[in-house]
Amino acid sequence: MTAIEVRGLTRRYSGGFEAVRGVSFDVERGEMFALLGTNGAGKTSTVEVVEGLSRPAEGSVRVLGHDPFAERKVVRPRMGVMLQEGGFPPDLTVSEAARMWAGTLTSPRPVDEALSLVDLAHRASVRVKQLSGGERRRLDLALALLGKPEVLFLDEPTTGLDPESRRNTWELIRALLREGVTVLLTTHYLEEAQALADRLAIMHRGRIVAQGTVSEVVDAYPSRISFVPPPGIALPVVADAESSGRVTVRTNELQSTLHELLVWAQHNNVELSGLDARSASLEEAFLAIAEEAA
Ligand SMILES: Nc1ncnc2c1ncn2[C@@H]1O[C@H](COP(=O)(O)OP(=O)(O)OP(=O)(O)O)[C@@H](O)[C@H]1O
Repeated sequence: MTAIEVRGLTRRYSGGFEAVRGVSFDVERGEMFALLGTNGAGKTSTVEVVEGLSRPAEGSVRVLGHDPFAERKVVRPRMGVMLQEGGFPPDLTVSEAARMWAGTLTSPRPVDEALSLVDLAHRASVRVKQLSGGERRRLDLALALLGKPEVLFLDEPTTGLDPESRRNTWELIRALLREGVTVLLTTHYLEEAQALADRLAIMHRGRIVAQGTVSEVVDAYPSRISFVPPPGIALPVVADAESSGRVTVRTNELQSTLHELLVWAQHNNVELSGLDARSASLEEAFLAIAEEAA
């Protein structure tokens, strides 16, 4: 079932500037969809309309079958929104801030449970202003989860988190997805989108310029095989050489090119030192797409 349906969405700011121009995508229930793009591409402008904070100039948005702007009262209790800056009174303790937020919700989960989910239970009596940047980010996530949302909006959820906290947050998000929560993620961490997202869209100047699963987006870009061959040997494939002696072969047929190389190396008794073969990363595809679009 479709949880979020966006059709031909256009958003204009005063003065007529079109920040979002005819954007369409669907997010199925229990799926994570990542919205990626360079600064100013229109991600936040899009997400705000999906959250029901603003009405589209053109096009339509449905969340759980409802218009999130016109039927905000119905949809809002079923959403969880993690903002870029939570902005809680800094003198409240963590548990006071969470209790205050829970007080605005219809059927919140217990505050202790929400704090445990993000590994902040041991910081419950600490003032918000005394939290580290990463802990504050986790508090923002706990607050977004307090209302047991069916649709969760995550805006840069792991900024400032150390590697272990980032992994723990990823695990938590994966567990939420398994429970059927739908997630709309905006992030500049392409590795995060690659690790978590079922599908993604890349925006540029208000339009979607690439959309699909991670592999659908990445497969259009060449894979790379690199190694250090013995000096002076003629290779059976075209390769770019670096001054270090390492060469890189770019190919759209990774498996067959690698096979050809390995068979050649075996027959000629050549060692391909430091051999590395990989598909394009989402980051490489993103950079190429942004460059093409520009
Ligand atoms: N309130 C506003 N009034 C006028 N223009 C705005 C307003 N908010 C955003 N914009 C413009 O709309 C465009 C899209 O901005 P938006 O914040 O949606 O981009 P983004 O993809 O979220 O960027 P970032 O990655 O930097 O967060 C930008 O050119 C921005 O300057």
